[in-house]
Amino acid sequence: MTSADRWLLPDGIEEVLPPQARRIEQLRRRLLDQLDNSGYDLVIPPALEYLDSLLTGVGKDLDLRTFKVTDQLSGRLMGLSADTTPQVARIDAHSLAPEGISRLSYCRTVFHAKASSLLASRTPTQIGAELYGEAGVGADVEIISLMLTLLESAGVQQVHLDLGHVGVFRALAAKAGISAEQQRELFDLLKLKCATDLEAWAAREIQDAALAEAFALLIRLQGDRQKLDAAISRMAELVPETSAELAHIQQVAEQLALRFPQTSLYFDLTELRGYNYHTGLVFAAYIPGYGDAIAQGGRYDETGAVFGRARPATGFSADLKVLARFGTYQTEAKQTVVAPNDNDPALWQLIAQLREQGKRVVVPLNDDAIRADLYLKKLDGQWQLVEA
Ligand SMILES: N[C@@H](Cc1c[nH]c[nH+]1)C(=O)O
Repeated sequence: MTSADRWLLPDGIEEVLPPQARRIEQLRRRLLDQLDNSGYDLVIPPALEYLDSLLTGVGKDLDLRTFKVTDQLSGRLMGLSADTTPQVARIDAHSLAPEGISRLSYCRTVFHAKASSLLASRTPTQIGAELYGEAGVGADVEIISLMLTLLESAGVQQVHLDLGHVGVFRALAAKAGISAEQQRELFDLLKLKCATDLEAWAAREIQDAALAEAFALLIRLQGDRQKLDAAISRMAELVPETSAELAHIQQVAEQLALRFPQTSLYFDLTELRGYNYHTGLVFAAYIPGYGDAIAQGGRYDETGAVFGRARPATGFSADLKVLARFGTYQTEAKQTVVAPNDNDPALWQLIAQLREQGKRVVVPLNDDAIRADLYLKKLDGQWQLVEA
């Protein structure tokens, strides 16, 4: 290793320097306050756990994304948390196990053995909220509203919200009785969003004409929600098992449109989210100039079951560092007070007081080139603040 190599950081792992680190920290405080003010209690799940507990019921994607290490104490395999949501589901189901509804929030670093995209960090600072115990439209509207409010608070503009529903895909798959292998193929085709390939797949793999049409129609169910009424009615007609899901997504969209008239709302029934734990309504917020979702989430009603308590669940997450990069929120400006290097206790008391009040007070050392906005000076026997 040359001395230059010693400074090399692994791909997708970055250090955050001033002033960006301060910006991120200020945003973290602001958003956590918002979550607290909205009734969400902060939890801090462990960064490292036994792999079995970490990956129970979460599917392959998260397994591939998890860094694994051996615990020298027990010899067991442990994993670094790659997503806080399943851990919070366990906290709700097992550690807290409350009656009725619970609202929980979090903000901490997660670790990705494999980045979620070319753009993404492998150590995102995941901030989010999860709501348990309510299956109705109201819970989805609350969580998405909270997500949009947080984006607004971070100064993220021109947000475009995509709404999807994993239940529609699941209803079609169940009715057609397709194999896990076929589901995977279909998942990949839907991700590519190529209509002709999907139609060819449906014609080849699905015997029933109505179901084949329904599969092919999935890809047309993306775009401006007002223009999709006809396609949605057709889907419900072809496969009546999807009508409750389609009505759910429409009701959520109607309420959000009233609350957030400035946010563009789209439907995208091909959006099935990366992690396999989602079971119902899913959503993602996008902005111009960033190819990934800036915040995303959805319903995952079955995750708690593996911890002994199935609960309706919905939530969202975002990477705080990405929000800080794209948000135009203002950070609080601070004046720097320069104090002399003097051991007078009255001076030290005043310095402590000023710092307590939130002022930045620096006592320069020999070669310091600190730029002062104010000085602490002794005038008429009293320490006083004077303009630089
Ligand atoms: N944790 C999920 C989003 C989510 C939160 N709650 C439910 N889904 C993600 O990072 O994609």
